[in-house]
Amino acid sequence: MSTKHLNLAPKSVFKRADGQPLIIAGPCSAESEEQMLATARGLQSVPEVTIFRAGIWKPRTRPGAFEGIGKQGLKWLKTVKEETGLLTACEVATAEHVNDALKQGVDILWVGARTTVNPFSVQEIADALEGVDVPVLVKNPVNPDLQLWLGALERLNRAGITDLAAIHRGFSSFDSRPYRNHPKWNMAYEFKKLLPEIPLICDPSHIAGKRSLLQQISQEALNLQVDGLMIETHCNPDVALSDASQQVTPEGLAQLLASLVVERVSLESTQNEEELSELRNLIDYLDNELINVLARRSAVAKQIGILKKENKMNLLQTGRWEQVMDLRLKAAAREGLEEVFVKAIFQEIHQHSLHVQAASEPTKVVL
Ligand SMILES: C=C(O[C@@H]1C=C(C(=O)O)C=C[C@H]1O)C(=O)O
Repeated sequence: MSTKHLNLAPKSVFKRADGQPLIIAGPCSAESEEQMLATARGLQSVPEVTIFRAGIWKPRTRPGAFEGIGKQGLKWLKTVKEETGLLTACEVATAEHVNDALKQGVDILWVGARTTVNPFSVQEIADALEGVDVPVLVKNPVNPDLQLWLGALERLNRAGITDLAAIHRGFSSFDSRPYRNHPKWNMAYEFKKLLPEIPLICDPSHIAGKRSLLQQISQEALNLQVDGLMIETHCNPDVALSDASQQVTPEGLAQLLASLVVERVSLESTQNEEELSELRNLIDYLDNELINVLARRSAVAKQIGILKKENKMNLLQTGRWEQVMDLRLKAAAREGLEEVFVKAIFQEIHQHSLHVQAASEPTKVVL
């Protein structure tokens, strides 16, 4: 998979000429003209912000929640642009949204995560954009599927959209704690590796789901050298009609941005090259130890599987498994290791144990 077949504009609105991260900010939802203008005016004192975002139509998980102000919000976006000079952006999910947004002069459109999953919807948007010159951002699909993400970018590109970027907003999962949407940083990493020409913007607000995690997630994204951040910002977040707990004030955004470190120099070029190389040798040694231990554990699980089979026992033993997890998490806590990290690893290990045990059963039917 590569983007060589994509026809991309040589210059992108999503890549800053000075190499600094692009900052997109604005409320989760447009609620009123006052709220939009108060937020936009606040953002005028945050010079890093160049694009103002606002949701006009909101796809909500459950019915009954605020589903967006609709078309009239587009007029407010126009006023924001006239008053502040900021570029404006909103989400589109249907051909009608595209036509309405373009009619009101919205500068940038984005395709949401729930739309990216559906090729019919993406195609409808692409068809509505045929012959239009507008930059478009594509959020990752809710499920971690790079092909689906790329497919949406391809559909838009075939319709003639050449200024494209992607937004990493995390992935839905049954247990994504402490996040709202699990970042699965390896997906962002793979995206950058496979599609290096497409700017990647991180959306820490939807990954975090709460203000307290925004700084850490933004920094982790910058460490991955993303091209920008999209951060939900509201003049009065606590009374926001959607996503109240994850939005920050313009002042909060300024503080957050000031706290972030943008590193663009490769470590190899520093004076500590020798020290770095020694430490990497140590990592190589420890990783080999880990592999050895995993292989030995796997062999023991297989032996247990054979015993179970001889005794007609279930492979999954929930009592034992809960005890294993509990003991490992306690041990990890004593070592100062993060619970989410260790839990995820042991969940994988457990799945693998069950897989190895199932594979050790000689009763397989060959089809
Ligand atoms: C290895 C076993 O089988 C399964 C795998 C476990 C593990 O990998 O620790 C624990 C419980 C079982 O669900 C076992 O029963 O002990």
